[in-house]
Amino acid sequence: MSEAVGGVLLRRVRPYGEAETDIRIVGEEIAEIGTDLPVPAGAEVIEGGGAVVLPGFVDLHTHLREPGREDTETIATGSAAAARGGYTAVFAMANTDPVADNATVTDNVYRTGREVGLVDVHPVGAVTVGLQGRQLAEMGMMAAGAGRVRLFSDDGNCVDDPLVMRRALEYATGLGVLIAQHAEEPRLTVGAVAHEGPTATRLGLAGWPRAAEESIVARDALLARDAGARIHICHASTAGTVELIRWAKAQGISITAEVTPHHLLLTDERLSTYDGLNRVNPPLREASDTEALRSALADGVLDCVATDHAPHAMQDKCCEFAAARPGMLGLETALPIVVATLVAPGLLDWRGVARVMSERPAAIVGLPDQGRPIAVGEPANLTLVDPDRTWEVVPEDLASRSRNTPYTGMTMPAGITATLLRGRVTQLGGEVRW
Ligand SMILES: NC(=O)N[C@@H](CC(=O)O)C(=O)O
Ligand SMILES: [Zn+2]
Repeated sequence: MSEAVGGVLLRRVRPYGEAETDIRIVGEEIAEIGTDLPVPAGAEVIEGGGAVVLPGFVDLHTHLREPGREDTETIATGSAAAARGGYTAVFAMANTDPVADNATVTDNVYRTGREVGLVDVHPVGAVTVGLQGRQLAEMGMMAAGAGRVRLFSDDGNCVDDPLVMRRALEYATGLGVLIAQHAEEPRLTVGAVAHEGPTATRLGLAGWPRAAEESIVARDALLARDAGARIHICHASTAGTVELIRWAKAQGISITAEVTPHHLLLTDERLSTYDGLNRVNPPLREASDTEALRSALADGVLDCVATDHAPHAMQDKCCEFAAARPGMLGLETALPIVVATLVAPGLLDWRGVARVMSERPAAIVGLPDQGRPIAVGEPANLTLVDPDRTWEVVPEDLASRSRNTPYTGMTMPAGITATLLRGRVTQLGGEVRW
């Protein structure tokens, strides 16, 4: 976990895609920014070649599967995938086995993440015991533990009982922590595997209506308003959710929302092959939804990108579509998809990418040392992006222990060339430095 003696010199990089400069890092901090800096004795020099440098990315929604399904991902392999994707902090969801509904589990996730040291792993605590939606978990104990849990979610499940959700919001407000809701009214999604629409009808797949998500988003906005609480919406997937969040924000309700790379890029038309790799919750929607999600991210109605990185064993994905487990990998392909869907069409510039990938997610959960400006004296949590490096997604090349990417064979329009966590190079050219 030690940084190179003499620090690191990033040569010819472009902060936020702007003018080329050098960045000198000493210890954990940015020590100097300027052109043609001399190479300090013993420093590692990284030739940027004009690469864009951004604050390290922060993912509010990662499934690391440890404890319980270490055959599909571990905190170590997931951290490596995160480093390769340009991330310096990830929030590890609570739907593990055992569930992270107590401080023993959340503290362990935190400690293991520290030992691995590639990315800051923040445990997410469950809102309810066993993700069952009935009894509130000991959120206070988890918040006060070594893992200092600041984000709580039953993700995978929705906290669907409105009274439980109301109590959870009140409790969270008292603790100064945030609840992230997987918005799904379960009585509208019984047996559902695909977006409810013409494609599902044609393919004979049971449909998941937009209203299953939107009704919970609307309800939770009102519950948060009445409790004076903050609420975060996981993986927003519909144009209607965008309109509800726009309305709630206009009312002064403290609501924030994330969108996944796959909901920005993919639509349910991909389901025609019945390939289980395309099954995900919430389901891939229609082009009118992806368009609304893209512009909402650009105009700030949606706050940030979160991967919902969801590793699964191939035997659980390569079966009949309806039997495939929902979820897809996301950490190593997130930035290129943001480039393809937002930067290339001119909806976001690199400052905007820094906002949705780093600054906003860090602010939402109140991380003091992430999402910071690239400036002297700031922690050196940095990501180098080569905007001209195209690469093809080959599942076997990914650092994740799982292979369930829907992007196999696709050409990605940008590459992450290096990641630094508090001055330590965690990956260079895709090579992870354990
Ligand atoms: N998104 C998914 O389809 N699956 C997630 C759970 C979740 O994020 O809802 C998983 O844990 O596999
Ligand atoms: Zn979810």
